[in-house]
Amino acid sequence: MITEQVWIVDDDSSIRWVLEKSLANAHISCASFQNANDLLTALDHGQPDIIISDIRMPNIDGMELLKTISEEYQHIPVIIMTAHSDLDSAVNAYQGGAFEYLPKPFDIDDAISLTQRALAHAKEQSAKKSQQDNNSLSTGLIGEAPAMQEVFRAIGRLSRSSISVLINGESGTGKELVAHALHLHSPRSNEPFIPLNMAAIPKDLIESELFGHEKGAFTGANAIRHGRFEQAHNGTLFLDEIGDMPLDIQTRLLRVLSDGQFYRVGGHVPVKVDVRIIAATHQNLEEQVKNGGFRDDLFHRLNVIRIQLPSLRERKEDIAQLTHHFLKHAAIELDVEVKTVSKKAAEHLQNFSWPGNVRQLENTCRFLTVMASGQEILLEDLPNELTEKAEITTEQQHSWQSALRCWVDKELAQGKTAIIEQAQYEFEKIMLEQALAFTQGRKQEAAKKLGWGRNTLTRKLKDFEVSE
Ligand SMILES: Nc1ncnc2c1ncn2[C@@H]1O[C@H](COP(=O)(O)OP(=O)(O)OP(=O)(O)O)[C@@H](O)[C@H]1O
Repeated sequence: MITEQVWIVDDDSSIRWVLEKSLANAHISCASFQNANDLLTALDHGQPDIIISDIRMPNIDGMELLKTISEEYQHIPVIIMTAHSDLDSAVNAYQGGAFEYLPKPFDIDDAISLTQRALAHAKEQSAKKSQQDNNSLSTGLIGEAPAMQEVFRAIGRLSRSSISVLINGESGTGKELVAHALHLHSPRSNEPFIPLNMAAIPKDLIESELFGHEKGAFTGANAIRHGRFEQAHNGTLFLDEIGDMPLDIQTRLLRVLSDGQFYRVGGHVPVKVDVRIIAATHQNLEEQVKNGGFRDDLFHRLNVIRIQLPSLRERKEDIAQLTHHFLKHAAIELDVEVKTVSKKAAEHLQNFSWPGNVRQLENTCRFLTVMASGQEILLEDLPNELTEKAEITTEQQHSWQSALRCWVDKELAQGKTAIIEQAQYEFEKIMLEQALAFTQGRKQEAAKKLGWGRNTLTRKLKDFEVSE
């Protein structure tokens, strides 16, 4: 029985020799094999904490070995060694479940530190195993679509880190669910996950909500209050709708992130915290930075890793599964039998544009569980907002009015305000550009075609910065 912590497999004896020596120097016990077959046989009698494997080997190669390990010994992390020319294989290695890859030729120190990290990870994993069995994939995230698979991969890749993540996506796409999944699959999974929605709190309360307050800090502060930062200590603070955070709070947040401490409102003693920040927004933060609504330095601090969630209409292939999932949930919630969906109704759900994304589908399923009269959901059972929209799509598919309708729905679903202003700007700009193009730049003629006076046209040209 082989009891060494690290098993190395490589057909190149010099690589085995270098690794053996360096690991021994770092007081890490290891055993090496010249082919994957020998390693697999040894696995019948004992198990290492981690495996380091080459990719190109005769007979069973590294990828095949990785596949077997990830199927039968998922708990053993594998480090795959690859040459740069094999980058594709390396990317596949991640998808196949490898722990990390080590580009060849490697630096000894890098190899050792990677091995140490993998060993620490393996130890942590086994300590958490029983707890993880309960919540490992109980994140409830459904998604077969490639864009969702990408999200799951990101969650997997980030599972060892406490790095800041910025999640982008329309309202109802599952940003909070993904943030929670990131937390559950992180070294902080046993610590608190505290969500806070910036858009849902009145602006003047945000500060004390986040940082708490001392007794007597302001009228009505009758007792000391621990803010969300303190509650999230050692865990994760999920800041939803971060784009709505007032500028002065952004400044405070930035300071906590760099100092690791803050003062409660009205307090003089610093409170130390270790909090991972996951932020989310449906807005374009880069735009906000440009127009001064969001601090550039805070943006860069939060935007270390970006996860983009697809809208539901961009992952139509998931609609059927999600529908079934939500119908089942609603049935349990309401203690009734699960409804099925007729072919026509299913087609309709599939083709709908879902401006409110997964949340809207979830609500629709709840509605249908209560309102549909039969066991099977028919087209007629679907709520009006779904069918009216569909009529527009089929009847006026190519009209600009229907495109405008969709745009309005989308903006409203994303919680935007004052949208007429933006629409009007775009509308007039497009009219002007097209008229100028039609008259080959003759302004007076364009003004006439549009029904504007010459002065109006000149003013608009300036407003829109249209090149003449
Ligand atoms: N992939 C998914 N699988 C299963 N349920 C999902 C999925 N995505 C979202 N949901 C469900 O849809 C609802 C909305 O998700 P969530 O609150 O995470 O969205 P959000 O993007 O944070 O929305 P908002 O920006 O409006 O806060 C939740 O009930 C969530 O459980």
